[in-house]
Amino acid sequence: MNEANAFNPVPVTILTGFLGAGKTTLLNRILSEDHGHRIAVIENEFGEEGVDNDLLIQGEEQIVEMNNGCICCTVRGDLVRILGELADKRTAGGAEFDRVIIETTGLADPAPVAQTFFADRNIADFYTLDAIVTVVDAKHASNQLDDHHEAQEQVGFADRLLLSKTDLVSAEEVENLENRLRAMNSRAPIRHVHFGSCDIDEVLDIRGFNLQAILEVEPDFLEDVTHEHDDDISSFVYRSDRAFDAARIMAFFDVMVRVYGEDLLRYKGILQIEGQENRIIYQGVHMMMNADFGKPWSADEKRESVMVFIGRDLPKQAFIDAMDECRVPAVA
Ligand SMILES: Nc1nc2c(ncn2[C@@H]2O[C@H](COP(=O)(O)OP(=O)(O)OP(=O)(O)O)[C@@H](O)[C@H]2O)c(=O)[nH]1
Repeated sequence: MNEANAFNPVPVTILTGFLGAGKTTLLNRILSEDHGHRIAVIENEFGEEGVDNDLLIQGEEQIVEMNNGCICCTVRGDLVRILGELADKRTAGGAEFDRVIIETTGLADPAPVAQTFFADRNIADFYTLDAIVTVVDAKHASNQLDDHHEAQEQVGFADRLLLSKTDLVSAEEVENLENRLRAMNSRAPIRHVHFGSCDIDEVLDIRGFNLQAILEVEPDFLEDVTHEHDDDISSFVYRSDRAFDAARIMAFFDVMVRVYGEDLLRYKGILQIEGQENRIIYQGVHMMMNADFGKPWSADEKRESVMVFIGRDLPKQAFIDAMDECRVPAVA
């Protein structure tokens, strides 16, 4: 393995995109492909609880989770620390990776994350920012871009735009969206990705990040940016160790998306369903939801359902009470 230093730094890709755009799907695809790259992944999630680790296929890679806040504001110090620790481990021979992917939360502004690679001397010496790659959800992007400045920042800062879920919309909608994206960011080539499938060369080693170009668009880039999230968005977690009745919980989700679909930006979790030996992964964005089989529960582990909801003014207690009602009766 080459020694990383200022002349041979480790390339870093910032993978961003609004809530539910398809970042984890793409990352899973990359991690499961035989491309010869050794990748360390840093994962950040919005909300108090992370479920992405369970959604990510674990291989040989180094995967570090950051769950206690959003990477672009409260946990930037954590990012510097984690990058430093990974660098030390690699130098000491304890970690074999030749590149890093940082998956940000769907609400992250990529600018402060990118700044880390210029602001901190030790980080700047060891790593180089290869590119900001933004996944754009073809089904939901136009509303997200209208409503959320985070979605606009993610497009504006991208060195590459990957359009997901084009299977869910018409060719005309794709074309209109591409025109809008080009008007917002003419620097970034646009590619399509279908359930994370795309050429790895479109994501890694694209040497897309150009500080000069960014400074032209955003002269204050290297200043400390103050940054705020849309404050009407919040998250909460439901958890229970009692299994759900399949029919009842699915009926609840049906009603939930019909009534709250507009305000439900993202929901995802692992469910324990009675009579089911596998975890059920249930997730969605607005009204589009899907369920899938996850890993089987092992005999010695505590079975627990954990579900994260991110949305606008969601009635937390009503959701929790309704989900409680969908559980099988407690054993006396
Ligand atoms: N139809 C369709 N669905 C997709 C595609 N890519 C991803 N999805 C689905 O979109 C949902 C969200 O995908 P994720 O990869 O978890 O999205 P994410 O950006 O990691 O989500 P957060 O980290 O929660 O912001 C999942 O149900 C995926 O199966 C695609 O190309 N087409």
